[in-house]
Amino acid sequence: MTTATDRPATATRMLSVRGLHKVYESAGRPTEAIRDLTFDIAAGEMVCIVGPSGAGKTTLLRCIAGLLPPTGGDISLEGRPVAGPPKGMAVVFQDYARSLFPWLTVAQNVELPLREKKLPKAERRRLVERSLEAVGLADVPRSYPWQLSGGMQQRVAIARAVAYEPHILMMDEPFAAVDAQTRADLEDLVRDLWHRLGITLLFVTHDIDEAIYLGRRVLVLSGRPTVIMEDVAVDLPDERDQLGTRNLPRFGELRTHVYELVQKAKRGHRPENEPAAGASGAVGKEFPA
Ligand SMILES: Nc1ncnc2c1ncn2[C@@H]1O[C@H](COP(=O)(O)OP(=O)(O)OP(=O)(O)O)[C@@H](O)[C@H]1O
Repeated sequence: MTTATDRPATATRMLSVRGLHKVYESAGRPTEAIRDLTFDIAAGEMVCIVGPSGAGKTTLLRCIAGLLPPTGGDISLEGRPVAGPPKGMAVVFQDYARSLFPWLTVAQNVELPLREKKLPKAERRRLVERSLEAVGLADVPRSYPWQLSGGMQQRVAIARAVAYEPHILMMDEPFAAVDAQTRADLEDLVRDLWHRLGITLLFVTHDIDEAIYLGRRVLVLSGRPTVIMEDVAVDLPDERDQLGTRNLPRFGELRTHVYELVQKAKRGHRPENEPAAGASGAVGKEFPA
């Protein structure tokens, strides 16, 4: 039986989250957003996170990105504790319109973090050209973001993250604001980049189908205060395509399983209150090799 916790012993650990706890204090009232999250992500993995609204997905990403101090627990990236924005990380947010600078061209937007990295001009130009090429925007470097469609703007944001050559790329509901067809194209773009660049990817989404289509694992979160409901192994073939993969019987089984977990989470079920259910990720039968 394939389970999400069956990691190859040799896999290098990229991200380690141990006992993460986060309580917000606002107007003297504490809000316990995250109770206890513990998981690892190996180098080169693609992991998706789903959970009910308000489960603390953005809070988790912000803690990992060093933008928010945890109340308790430890986060380390490539073996080093995260105490501020780590160097080898890039983040793509949902709101591309606010993450791009409207007064800068596409190429200048992509180049900006490379300037902050203090890379020489020739190297910056090479990385900008290569990443725009990779996202299919090689022909619009001198356009301004507001001259592009929403999907194209999100491609610029992805190109900017990729040009930075991160070891880990985190995406927080990056396709929530684009139409369904563009979304499918961007999903395939992300999988293609992940394959070609060998980066580690952590992807937050509300869309269960998207999580299964993209991920090798899906971490399903409980409602607040958050713990992990289940770490689901996506034992689908690595070659994926929008029609074939989504029509596989195994895709349907995984979708049903994750959907039921999220529904249970919404109804307030928590793993600590459930009878022991066997190994995490033990979803139906194993996919035939
Ligand atoms: N700055 C803050 N101050 C107080 N409470 C906060 C703050 N930010 C988030 N919260 C609370 O923490 C909980 C988790 O919020 P978070 O935005 O991380 O959830 P989410 O899973 O990303 O939500 P969604 O799926 O709706 O985007 C929510 O109850 C939210 O109201």
